[in-house]
Amino acid sequence: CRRLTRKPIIPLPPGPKGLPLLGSALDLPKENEWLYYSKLHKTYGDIIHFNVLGQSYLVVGSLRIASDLLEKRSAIYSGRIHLSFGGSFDDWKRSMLLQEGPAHRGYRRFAHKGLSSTAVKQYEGLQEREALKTLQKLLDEPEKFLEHFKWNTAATILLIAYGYQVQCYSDPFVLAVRDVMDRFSTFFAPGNLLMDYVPMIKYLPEWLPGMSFKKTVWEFKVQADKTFDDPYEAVKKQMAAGTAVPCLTTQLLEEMKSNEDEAHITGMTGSLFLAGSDTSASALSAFMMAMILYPEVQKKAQQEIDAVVGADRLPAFLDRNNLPYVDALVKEVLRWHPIAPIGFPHRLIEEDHYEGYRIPKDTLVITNIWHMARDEAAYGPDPERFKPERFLGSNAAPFGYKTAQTQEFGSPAFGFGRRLCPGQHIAMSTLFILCSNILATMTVSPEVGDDGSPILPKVESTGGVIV
Ligand code: HEM
Repeated sequence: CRRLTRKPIIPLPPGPKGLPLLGSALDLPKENEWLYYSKLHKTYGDIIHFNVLGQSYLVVGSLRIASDLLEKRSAIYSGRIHLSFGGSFDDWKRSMLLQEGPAHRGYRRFAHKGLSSTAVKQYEGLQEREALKTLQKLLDEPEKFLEHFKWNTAATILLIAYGYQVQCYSDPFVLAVRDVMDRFSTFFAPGNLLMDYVPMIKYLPEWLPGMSFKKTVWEFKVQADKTFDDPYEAVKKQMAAGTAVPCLTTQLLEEMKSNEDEAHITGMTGSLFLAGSDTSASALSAFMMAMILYPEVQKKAQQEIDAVVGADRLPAFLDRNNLPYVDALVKEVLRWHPIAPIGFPHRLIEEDHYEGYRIPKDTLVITNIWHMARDEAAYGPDPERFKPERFLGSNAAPFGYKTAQTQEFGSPAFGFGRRLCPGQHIAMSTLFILCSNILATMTVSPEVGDDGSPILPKVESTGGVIV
């Protein structure tokens, strides 16, 4: 009789069982996790569950499942990981990336004001001018291309958020954000989060062997606070003196209703500055790689620009709709080499059931964007090949399942649901204007060895959240 009334046990999604207590802790790689998860997808399918020291993880490897869970059920799949780093990080939640609940909604509302698809049109003139400066820098010192891209993206976001014009490479705001982002990318790799699973670590002093990371976390917080506060305080001073340049911060401060709003404004603009500086620069470096390895694609894009824009002026935003091959090329850069290959984990805030499986409350959901972007049913055969044609005419990928993201940008590179990247439109504009201007004025080619033969670069990624 008891057997008849007992609730059926709903299984967890398939996945590696790992060791007792440790779970899969020892299997997780420190770098290129997306390749490891892709291997697991081959064995277990597009939804994988495992645990690390009791923390439940779900890895999603298909657009369909990502849309079902992170878009259609976004009300419960939009939490974030609670980072503690052994207690050192508990009080630091200023970044939009880590915010949850009403504070997160406040940040997103403000971000939408400045970065929606309509709002970003006001920055097109500014982006065209910044692109010109970058072209000059590329001509002067081509080997430092990544530096020039980082300068461009940081300068653009500083102008948009704070009306601040960067003057030199050693600009204090740019140096500070560079430092924070370098630390951030290595910090948040899943392998480094293990310390949060050992509660006792919280009570150990930083001078003990093995505890030096606590000092590193503290230094990170000090630097990160500077990137949030310094440019913001500068704008406030300029407003008081009547010299402020109109920008997102001045707009939001003028509309501000309460003191709470002010914390949201600093948090949101600081988050844009942090998240907007290295990301598009990284995508631009993937563009350079693609142009070196696929000269026939480069030539085709240049022919399109020559035919549409001519040789007397540079491509501008008014040409965007008439350059479908360049548009497809930019989408292919984000598909071919997603710069955030596993996004940033979403936290499930209550238990859920999906396709006969139980997904426990507080599961961290990892989106294997890299794997989704290699789905042949969506993007056609030979996914490692750089091929803008995937996004052209009746072939416009994804052929299979469409998420809100893939309908607009072709690939899931900007993430999902309520955590979708708020900088997506500005990033697409940056990529369009820089890629089209570079293609119109120069040819990207490989280094040449002493014997005159080209030295082709290997397609490899650095580790971290943004690669
Ligand atoms: C090619 C460029 C970029 C790519 C591929 C990219 C990708 C992403 C991804 C995958 C996420 C996580 C989404 C999720 O959790 O589902 C994200 C979040 C975020 N991105 Fe971007 N991003 C780019 C550029 C930018 C820019 C230029 C900005 C700012 C102007 C920006 C601001 C942010 C912020 C603030 C978040 C956190 C959103 C939240 O948690 O609510 N990103 N981005």
